[in-house]
Amino acid sequence: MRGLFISFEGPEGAGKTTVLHKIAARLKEQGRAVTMTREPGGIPIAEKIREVILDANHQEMDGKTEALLYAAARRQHLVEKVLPALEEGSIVLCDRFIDSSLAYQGFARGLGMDDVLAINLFAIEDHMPDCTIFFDVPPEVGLERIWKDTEREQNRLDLEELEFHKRVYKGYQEVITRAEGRIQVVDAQKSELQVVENVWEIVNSEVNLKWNS
Ligand SMILES: Nc1ncnc2c1ncn2[C@@H]1O[C@H](COP(=O)(O)OP(=O)(O)OP(=O)(O)O)[C@@H](O)[C@H]1O
Ligand SMILES: Cc1cn([C@H]2C[C@H](O)[C@@H](COP(=O)(O)O)O2)c(=O)[nH]c1=O
Repeated sequence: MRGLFISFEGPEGAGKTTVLHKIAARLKEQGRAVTMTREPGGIPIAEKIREVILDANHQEMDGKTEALLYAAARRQHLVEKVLPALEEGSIVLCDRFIDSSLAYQGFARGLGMDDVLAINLFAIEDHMPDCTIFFDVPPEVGLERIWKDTEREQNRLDLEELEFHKRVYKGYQEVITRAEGRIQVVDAQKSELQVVENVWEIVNSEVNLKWNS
């Protein structure tokens, strides 16, 4: 049976990566096959594209170039990693996917959500996630968290002005409205423990729906 494709979305510092690892561990404890991955990246070609996009020295990068690079990385990652894992019946937990492009490039960069959706549908065809979890945190709170993290190297997108990050957040609200129920929202201002529990409820229910009904 085909696996389950779940994406994690939200602004910078929302806690997606932290929680994704904890959820993967719980699923593995249940004996489930799990694939953890991220965008941009997850496979060598896409990790190289990630380096180009996020290099803090590449300030001259054009917005459309940025959008196309994200879509190119997404295509390769999808065909090389996500689809084969789903074919094998794995639960794929993906740190960001198409909704990031809609919020960051489509809305915050001002390229237009419809145009960014069009290039991404060319890249992913009809392979949308089965479920998406949005980590809801105000941009100021998320940025504060990543600034406190001394081990994190600030990338080109992290270094955008606060106004950009506010537009990203607004973009996500628009994406959620358009998603017609695919995206479930979690209050990511709660403690890490509480967020893990809330995300677990969603993931567990999706897994049960798929395999136990
Ligand atoms: N619920 C929480 N409350 C407070 N701090 C948290 C919470 N969840 C994660 N953090 C901390 O916030 C920082 C960012 O977390 P994490 O890297 O998981 O976020 P992210 O959403 O993946 O960020 P980005 O997309 O910007 O890489 C880390 O230092 C992490 O320990
Ligand atoms: C997939 C995707 C990502 N982004 C942005 C969002 C973040 O600023 C970085 C990725 O870094 P993270 O630490 O892995 O979250 O890239 C984007 O603008 N558009 C996208 O499609």
